[in-house]
Amino acid sequence: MTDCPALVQVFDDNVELGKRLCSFVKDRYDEAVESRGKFHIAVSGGSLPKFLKGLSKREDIDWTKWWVYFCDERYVPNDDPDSNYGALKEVLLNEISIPDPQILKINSSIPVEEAAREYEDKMRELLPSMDLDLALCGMGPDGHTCSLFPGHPLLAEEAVDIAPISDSPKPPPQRITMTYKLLRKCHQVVFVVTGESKVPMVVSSLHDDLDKTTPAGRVRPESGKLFWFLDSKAAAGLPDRSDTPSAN
Ligand SMILES: O=C1O[C@H](COP(=O)(O)O)[C@@H](O)[C@H](O)[C@H]1O
Repeated sequence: MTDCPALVQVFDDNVELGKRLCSFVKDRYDEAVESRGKFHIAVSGGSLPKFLKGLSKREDIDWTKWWVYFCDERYVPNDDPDSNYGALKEVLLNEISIPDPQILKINSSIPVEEAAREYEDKMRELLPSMDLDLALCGMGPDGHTCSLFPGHPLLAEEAVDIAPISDSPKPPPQRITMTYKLLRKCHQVVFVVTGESKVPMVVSSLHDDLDKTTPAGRVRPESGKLFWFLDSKAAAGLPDRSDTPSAN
């Protein structure tokens, strides 16, 4: 067994998954505010932002206590259709009132290497310990998470917390991404994975052996908790997990 086994939760459909994810995020926000007065969360792009829509209706959240980062970001202007920030803005940020300086966006007007360095420097100013309360990760059908792709040299990057990539196999090719160095420091990580195209990589990702798993499966918070929220389609290749502990 690993030192950080994943707690797997399977939901009948995306509506149930979204509801549970929103209340899970709210609980982590409560805990973080209780312990350090602030909530630092990182969000992925792709299919993930839409599951957070329900948060906008909550009246029990003080948005001024939120600091938002991106697990990875495409090297495009913030109003580009490919922007992960843009996707989150459309479903959530437009509806709530997080102060703009507390949402850390990429600067795509400088070279991508500098953009990654600047993102890391600014993140360190906002969160010196670089320990996110919560990272919400997705996984592509190839097993990638953030912009950490199978077989890519970035999987071994240990010098920096945020790295540039210029040859992403999934467009757009230029991006910045959190590395394992940073992901290991998270207090909690939740993978949100849905749809039948993800079945083989869900099975591989939950393999205990780090050498045999996918880029997503290699995310193991050092002293935090790891959750996988799946819909029943994505979970179709897993054995019956009715005894899995619940995500509290
Ligand atoms: O390119 C990306 O893909 C992954 C997975 O996306 P999904 O649509 O299959 O959920 C996403 O987590 C990442 O943030 C994004 O940049």
